[in-house]
Amino acid sequence: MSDAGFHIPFPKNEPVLSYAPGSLERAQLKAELERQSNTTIEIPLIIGGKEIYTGRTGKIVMPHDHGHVLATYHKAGPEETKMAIEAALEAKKDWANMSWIDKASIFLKAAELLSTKYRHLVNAATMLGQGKNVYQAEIDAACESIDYLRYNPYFASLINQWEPVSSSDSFNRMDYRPLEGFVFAVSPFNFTAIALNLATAPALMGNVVVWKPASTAVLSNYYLMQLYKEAGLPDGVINFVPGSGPDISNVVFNDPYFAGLHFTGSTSTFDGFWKTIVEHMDTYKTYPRIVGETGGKDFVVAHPSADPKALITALIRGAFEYQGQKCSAASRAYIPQSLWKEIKQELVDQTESILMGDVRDFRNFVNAVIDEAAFDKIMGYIEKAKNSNVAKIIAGGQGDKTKGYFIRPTIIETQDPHFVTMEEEIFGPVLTVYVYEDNQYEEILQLCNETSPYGLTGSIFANDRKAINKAYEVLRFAAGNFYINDKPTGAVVGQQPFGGARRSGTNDKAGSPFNLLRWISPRTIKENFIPPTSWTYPFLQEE
Ligand SMILES: NC(=O)c1ccc[n+]([C@@H]2O[C@H](COP(=O)([O-])OP(=O)(O)OC[C@H]3O[C@@H](n4cnc5c(N)ncnc54)[C@H](O)[C@@H]3O)[C@@H](O)[C@H]2O)c1
Ligand SMILES: N[C@@H](CCC=O)C(=O)O
Repeated sequence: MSDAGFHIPFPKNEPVLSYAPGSLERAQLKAELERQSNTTIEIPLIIGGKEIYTGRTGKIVMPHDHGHVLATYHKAGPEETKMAIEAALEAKKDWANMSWIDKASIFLKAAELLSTKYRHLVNAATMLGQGKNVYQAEIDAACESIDYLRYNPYFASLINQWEPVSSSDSFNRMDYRPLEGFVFAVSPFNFTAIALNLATAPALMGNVVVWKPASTAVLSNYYLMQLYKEAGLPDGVINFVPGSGPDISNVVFNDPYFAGLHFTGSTSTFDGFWKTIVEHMDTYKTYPRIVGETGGKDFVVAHPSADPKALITALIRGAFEYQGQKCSAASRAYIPQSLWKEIKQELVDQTESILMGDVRDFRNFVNAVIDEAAFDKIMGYIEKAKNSNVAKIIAGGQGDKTKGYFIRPTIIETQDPHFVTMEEEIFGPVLTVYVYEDNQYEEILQLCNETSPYGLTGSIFANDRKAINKAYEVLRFAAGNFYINDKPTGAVVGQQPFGGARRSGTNDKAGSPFNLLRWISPRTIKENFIPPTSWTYPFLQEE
């Protein structure tokens, strides 16, 4: 049922708490960090509301102290995945027919619970399990999650209000049906909020979900399941199945009721999914919706008129916040010679002064990268720069995985605009700078546009309006989120709908009505008040 006419007011973004010394929230969060650090919990699958312990387990450790186990989680296999699909389809019988206002109310309640009772629990789990500092956890696990939970019901109300034209003899209306089947949500490790949105956005639109979280994010993601339950989400609407990706996806992609994929993660994983779905197309009852937000190689282009201090700050925050593990992270910068002379030393000095360490010490701006595979991959790129004669490391470059997966924020200066670290996604604290002649600004914009296969985020720094407009024009398809005099990270729900095209995904803009539209399959209903009783046309009659 559409329940058109009911309106949800435009929400406000959740305020970001400061955690300043002496604040209540700081004391409460510190206590929660202490509590979680001194407990090891066991995390089951949650299928149809039931906790399932398979006995096949994995461990959640602290990235900054990988000997410290925070939780043991149970893994789903093919059998449990089938159970999750069955539980979802069973739950769908009621959920799909429930008024959208009731569904919205559940998620709005979840927003309030996350803003209050669950805030420190989910923030602390994100800090300890995913290696975020307090600010990075707060803007993600608390604020962005709450914003999704408040804005999506508002966007759903906009969609549900739209009705077609009716006339005096017929009544036309829309039935905003969910997809026929279930949605498979597959989430990345790096944003608790993204994991939340991938499962809840389709659910809000009446769908049921089989959700596979990333193994390294299972701790915070499990607490989200508790949040949904307390908010009143019926059992089986979202089913939580951590485990080995292929074990789960092989069952899902072979199921006739697979109706949609809501994915965020790497381009290569998404490519593999898309190909498998195409191979199984004959199996499905309906064409599945495929929504995927993937990798990036995000740029900062500076014009000679740029503000030097603002540029340095944007490079440091854009490249090194959360250890560069954001799809939006600044990872290649094009800087004019004149400006480079002015900022280079300051950029290096500020980068070297960054404190790194345990997330529980709030002075640390950077922490550890997520796991050993990430550490090795990132250090591999740093090694390539060390061994190159067209690239030089000017800051950082050191890594140590003895206790935690620590990599110093690293800046590479290269003379080759196609050096490997200018083109490939590294997903770590590594920024590569290419310095250009001041009079080559337009050529550099072209080079930037053509250098990488991705099209996610990018920034232009300039005070000259013509230079800004030129970048706006040349880089039109280079970024789905384009920033003027700002870092390329930190999109806020309701303010900068997020996503990119090219090899960065389907650009369905998380946190917007565009995304929600992918999770409905509308039915148009015409009711004729006075049906005709003769099939002839007037012109068939004789003069
Ligand atoms: N564009 C965006 O909005 C956005 C946002 C966040 C992260 N990302 C991207 O995500 C990547 C980092 O996240 P990640 O390391 O978690 O990505 P990933 O692709 O390794 O994993 C993403 C999810 O897919 C699962 N997975 C991987 N292979 C699978 C398989 N064969 N079958 C089933 N599931 C499988 C993983 O377990 C995880 O849950 C980066 O490339 C980053 O740019 C993009
Ligand atoms: N939405 C986040 C990026 C998410 C990807 O990892 C940002 O805008 O920085």
